[in-house]
Formats: sequence, C-alpha cells, structure tokens
Amino acid sequence: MQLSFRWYGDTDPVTLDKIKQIPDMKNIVSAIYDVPVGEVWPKERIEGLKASIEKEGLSLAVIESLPVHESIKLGEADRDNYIANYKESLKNLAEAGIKTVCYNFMPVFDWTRTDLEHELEDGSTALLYDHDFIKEIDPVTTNLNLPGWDESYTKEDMAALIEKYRQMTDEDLWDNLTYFLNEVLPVAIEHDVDLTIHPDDPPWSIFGIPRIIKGRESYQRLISINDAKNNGICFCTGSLGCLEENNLPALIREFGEHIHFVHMRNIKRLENHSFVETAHLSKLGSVDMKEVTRALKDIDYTGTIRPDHGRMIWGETGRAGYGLFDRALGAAYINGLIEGVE
Ligand SMILES: O=C(O)C(=O)C[C@H](O)[C@H](O)CO
Ligand SMILES: [Fe+2]
Repeated sequence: MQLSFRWYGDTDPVTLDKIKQIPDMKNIVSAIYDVPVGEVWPKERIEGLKASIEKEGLSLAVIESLPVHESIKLGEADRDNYIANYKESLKNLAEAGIKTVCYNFMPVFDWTRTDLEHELEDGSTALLYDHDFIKEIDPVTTNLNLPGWDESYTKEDMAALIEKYRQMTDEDLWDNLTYFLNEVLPVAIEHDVDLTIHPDDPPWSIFGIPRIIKGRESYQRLISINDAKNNGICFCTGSLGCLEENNLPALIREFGEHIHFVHMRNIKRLENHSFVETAHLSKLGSVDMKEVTRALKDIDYTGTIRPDHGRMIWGETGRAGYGLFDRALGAAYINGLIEGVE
C-alpha cells in the first residue's frame, strides 16, 4: 500500500517540504484547480504540476479529481463536447505517467457538511453534518460556504441547476453515468488509466437531488456497466461509513479488484443520519480502521492510500478538513495499521 497525502498546489498552506517529513510519505494526490470544469487539462499544466512535486523528491500518484461537468451528469445535449474533453485530459494524464484518476458523480455539490468548525470536547474542531438542518434549509439562500462547492455558481445558476436535478431520478443519473463510462472507459483501458469513483458524501440524496454511489448495490451496478478493472473505486471509509449497513471490510473483499485508491477517514454516526468527523483512530468513531486495513491486506491491495479529512488541532487554521497536523497523525496511524497487519 502506497501512503499518500493530498496537496492543493502552490496555494495550499500545507507545503510539500512539510508533507515529505511525514514518515514514509512519498506520494502526492493533487489536481489542477484553475482549469474550468469541463475544459481539457493541457499537457504542459500536468507536466508542471508533476515537476513541482518531483522537485521535492515526491511523486504525483493520483489525480483527485478530474471533475465531471454538470452537463454530463444531467445528460444534456452538449455533454459529448465535455466527454471529448474528458478523454483528451485522460490521454494527457496517461502520457504524463499518471495511472489513477479520481472523480465523483455527485450533482451540483461536493461533500456537504453543516458546520466546518464544530468544537469537540478536547478543544479541536471537526466537520459536522446535521441531517435535520440540511432537511430544513434552502441550499440556494443558505450559504454553507463549503470549499467543495463550485464557487462559480451565481444563486440563479445554482437554483436552476438544482431544479433540473429535482426533475431527475436515481435511474436517470445512472443512465448518465453509464453513458459517460461507456464513452471514457475505452480510452482509460487503452491508456491503462484506472478511473476511481469517490462515493457520495454523505451517501444519500440531499436537497431533493439524486445521489447514487452509496454502497454494495451501487458497486454491483457500477461494475455491471463494464467489469474492466479500470472502472474503479475510490474506497472512502468516511463517506461509506456514514451508512451503518455498509460493511466496509466485506465491501473491500467483494470489490477489491476494482479498488485503486483508498481514503482513510473516521466519522462518528449520530442519531438520524447526522455524523461528526473524528480523529482517524477506530475507537473515536464508528469505523473499524484495523479491520479495513486487514481487509486491504487480504486482497493484497498495493494501490494508493491517503488520510482523508482531519480535524483542526493545536490551533491550526486552513482549508476545512485539510490541515497538516491531524492528517499527519492520520498518516502515522495508517503506517502503524499497515505494519500491524503485515
Ligand atoms: O468527501 C470526501 O471524503 C472526500 O475525500 C472528498 C474530497 O474532500 C473532495 O475531493 C474535495 O473536493
Ligand atoms: Fe474521501
């Protein structure tokens, strides 16, 4: 298993010279963030990102993420243009030697929380999701100012987009994912790139819009589209762990040959679908990280694994979920789990 760390590029307050001092940290997960969603990622930009990482003696192991344009998720008439661009970007990434690309198929929003600085009893802060609050609010008028949300939307854009998705069913979204994968997988297979779909976070419909990547049935359906290993999974313990019925070690054993990227994150399930992110340690949350790691060992997982969202501890401020200190503690914990199961 290749330990890795997410880095948001030159604007990230967490710098590569610090990341590389985390024990056994050799691999970086990153992306190009200033190319508009749907445009082609130029070769020179990819090479530039790679060079900036290799300059520090690290390697660019995974792209998280190559985003999927809303027109593709909506199945709109112009989706083919964006799919053609997606293929071009995949080719450019493959030519730069990148073999693992993460994406998600969540409509409009990325991960969703209701409080980015929820104070825990030890004085650290974590990301909280209050399901009752989410059910009450109008996402257009309530500014949750989540970093994962695309800041380029005007309120009118967002309202129009949400309305379009509210007319869609899960089936419609599956149809559009199927269309997308039938188009891009041949390119991924030809260039030996593993696409890895990140689960929905949280893994259920919010704001009345569909979400489909939630657990076992989702993965059975995903693989029924195309059983090539390139039709892959980013196994995120924090996202999947939000649903008590998701047996994470069993999912790993069942879908292991499609897992090419792992996010290690712990959450504590609260009542009625609410949850709070915790430190990575199993006993502080609802996810048994040791059994997850043992299952990864059992499937001889050799892919990339990263600590996912951490708390803000020791007074650190920065990008929600992406501070240095608690993710570094998480990385050290993952090192220990791997050593333990080996
Ligand atoms: O929601 C999660 O578990 C993620 O890993 C999602 C990442 O934070 C997402 O890629 C940020 O855009
Ligand atoms: Fe994740």
